Amino acid sequence: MPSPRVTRAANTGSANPNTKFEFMTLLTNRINASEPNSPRHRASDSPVHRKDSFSSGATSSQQQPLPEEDCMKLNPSFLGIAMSSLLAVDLWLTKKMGVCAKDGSSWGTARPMMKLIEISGHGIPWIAGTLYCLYKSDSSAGREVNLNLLFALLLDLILVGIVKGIVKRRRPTHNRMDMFATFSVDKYSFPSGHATRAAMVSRFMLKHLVLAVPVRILVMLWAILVCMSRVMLGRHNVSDVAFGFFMGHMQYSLIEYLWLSPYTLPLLFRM
Ligand SMILES: CC(C)=CCC/C(C)=C/CC/C(C)=C/CC/C(C)=C/COP(=O)(O)O
Repeated sequence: MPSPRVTRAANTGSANPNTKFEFMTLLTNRINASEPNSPRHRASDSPVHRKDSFSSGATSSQQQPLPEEDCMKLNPSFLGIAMSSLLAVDLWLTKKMGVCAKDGSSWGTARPMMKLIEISGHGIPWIAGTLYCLYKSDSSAGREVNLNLLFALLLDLILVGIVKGIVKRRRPTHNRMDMFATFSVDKYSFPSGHATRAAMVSRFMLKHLVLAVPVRILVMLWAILVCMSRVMLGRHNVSDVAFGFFMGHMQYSLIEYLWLSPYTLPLLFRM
């Protein structure tokens, strides 16, 4: 490799012509000797490249572009850099926000409260509650809404389980695995099942239940709290929760699309 001083001199054109010639000779020898069949070698053989590199003599070194392959090797792709940066921010934020991850953490005293919020977004109370409401509902509209909510909750369990099983992202290292009633895939963290459920159920309730404005606000606050508690308890990375929230919204749209109507329900029960 030429020294940086020689390279700079060659680029600025301020060194004597011999120095520039030596730099180009070194570069050319290295290309020719190392990878005779490489694209770089072939590029240097092409008439266009030869014209740029050599025929214009020592003065052409100022305009000489770097071979494209060198740029590719030295600089990772823009997408690669963007993804690594996002991941770094994600991990940094996750660590910073995990203030209830342990009893001795800065907000450790709020941990029992966060665990209550965690249970409020768990699958078991939601499925049990919906089954109870379905059993108790005495109108066809009530039965329809409850049955679709049950369908949504079960679909959520299946879809989250599939994505967790595919992605297999480990939970943050500062998480204590002391969660109530988990499946085997729940050792994985992407996406957050609580976040998908909170987003989906809150949208469902806002759309299908007649609620007073303060209750609607409470429902939204609950969904946000459930999502935040996942990161604060150290259960999830920020990106797991953000994607989970998005996925929950998509799941709700899917449920709206697949909505089980009073016309399809009798068919289901007859099967
Ligand atoms: C309640 C009744 C009558 C039936 C229950 C049906 C059943 C087996 C439901 C499973 C519920 C369950 C264990 C859900 C997992 C919830 C959980 C721990 C998700 C992980 O959330 P995350 O945010 O940490 O990804």
